Amino acid sequence: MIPISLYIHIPWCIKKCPYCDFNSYTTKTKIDEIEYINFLIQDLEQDLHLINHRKIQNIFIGGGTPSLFNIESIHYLIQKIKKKVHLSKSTEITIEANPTNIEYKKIIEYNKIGINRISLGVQTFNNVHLKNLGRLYTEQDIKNVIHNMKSNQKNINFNIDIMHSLHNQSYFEAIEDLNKAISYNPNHISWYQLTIEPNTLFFYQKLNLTKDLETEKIIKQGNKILEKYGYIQYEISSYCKAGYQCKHNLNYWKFGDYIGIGCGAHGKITQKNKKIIRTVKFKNIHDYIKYNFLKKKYQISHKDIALEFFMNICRLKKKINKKDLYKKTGLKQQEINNQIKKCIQEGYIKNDYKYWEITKKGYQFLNSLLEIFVV
Ligand SMILES: C[S@@+](CC[C@H](N)C(=O)[O-])C[C@H]1O[C@@H](n2cnc3c(N)ncnc32)[C@H](O)[C@@H]1O
Ligand SMILES: C[S@@+](CC[C@H](N)C(=O)[O-])C[C@H]1O[C@@H](n2cnc3c(N)ncnc32)[C@H](O)[C@@H]1O
Ligand code: SF4
Repeated sequence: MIPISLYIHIPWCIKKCPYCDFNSYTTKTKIDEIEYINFLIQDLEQDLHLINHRKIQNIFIGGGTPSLFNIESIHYLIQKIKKKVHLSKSTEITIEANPTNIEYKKIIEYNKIGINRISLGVQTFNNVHLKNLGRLYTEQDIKNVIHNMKSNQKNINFNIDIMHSLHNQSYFEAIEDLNKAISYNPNHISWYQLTIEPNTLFFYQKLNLTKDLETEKIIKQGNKILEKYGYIQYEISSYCKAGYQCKHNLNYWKFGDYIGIGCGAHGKITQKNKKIIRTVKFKNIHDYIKYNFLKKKYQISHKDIALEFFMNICRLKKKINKKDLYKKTGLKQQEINNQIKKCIQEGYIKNDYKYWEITKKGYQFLNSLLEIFVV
């Protein structure tokens, strides 16, 4: 069967960052943590019939800022989940945490309650840029949190999220951020180019963003540095030491299955007959509770499946095993023969007996490649 993971969304933040379009909000009347977790469990129970007793391979607790919740609450959440689904000792359980004073003490408690991967949302180490991004901590706070975390657990498995090409950020500042992240020796670094999303404050502001050519230079140099320090790029923005890919994200890009619970979470679950079901939960907490969590459930239509498969799998820096097409989508190779031929003609894909390989040109013109699969 296709591997399945569990995504849990905790939507609250102290303050909305001006670049963020994830489902997060700062309502003053936050509902009781335990009450929300009990809803999460009911939400999970409602989805369980879709997975038909399959084992959950990994869990990702994301947000929002899940690290705002008390340790006791997160412990309660994990205990409750363990009663509902089967987890093994090797199940990767990630939590997203911000590096502030609030997390300073909590960060050393996570491994005691079964969390074995921490994803720290650093964004930048530069105090001026932290301020511009609306972040509520300084470089010193980041240092304190990471030192505390590392001195309490030697082999802690953690990720650092960094963004580059920020407003008024120079080439040197972008590279300095990356070098600082590397100096803490995390197993994983997510290095994102800042994107300006509609519906965010940044979208309406006049920003001095990095020019495309400069961004290209930053990425080229950054890739060299990351490689030098043993980080393998396995996805457009994801780099890790050997064996430390984020299992949840990797599963997602391999077009694996996942249950999504919590406000605004989405899920994808393949049924025995190869039909692929998508679920979407209500974003707003009041609707989520009032209307029984689930906003929409629909089957991916036959004509969209190839596009969705390639949209995900093409993010990975890896050859595509042709057998995965049928395994993950139920599509036979002949059904996409014409599109593959076109991709080969355009020089986007190289074809060999067992694999399809995205070429340099294919990665460079990914949108054009994907358009070929739009029907
Ligand atoms: C949904 S956020 C949650 C993590 C946590 N609340 C935080 O702020 O660190 C996950 C990651 O997405 C990245 N991200 C969010 N908005 C982005 C944007 N507009 N452009 C690029 N990356 C973004 C950030 O690096 C962030 O750490
Ligand atoms: C952008 S990724 C960052 C991962 C991080 N770089 C790492 O390596 O652990 C995580 C974010 O994606 C979003 N996300 C992931 N899976 C989701 C799902 N099934 N439903 C809704 N949001 C999801 C959440 O906002 C979450 O904070
Ligand atoms: S970036 Fe993180 S802290 Fe900022 S609003 Fe988005 S989820 Fe919340």
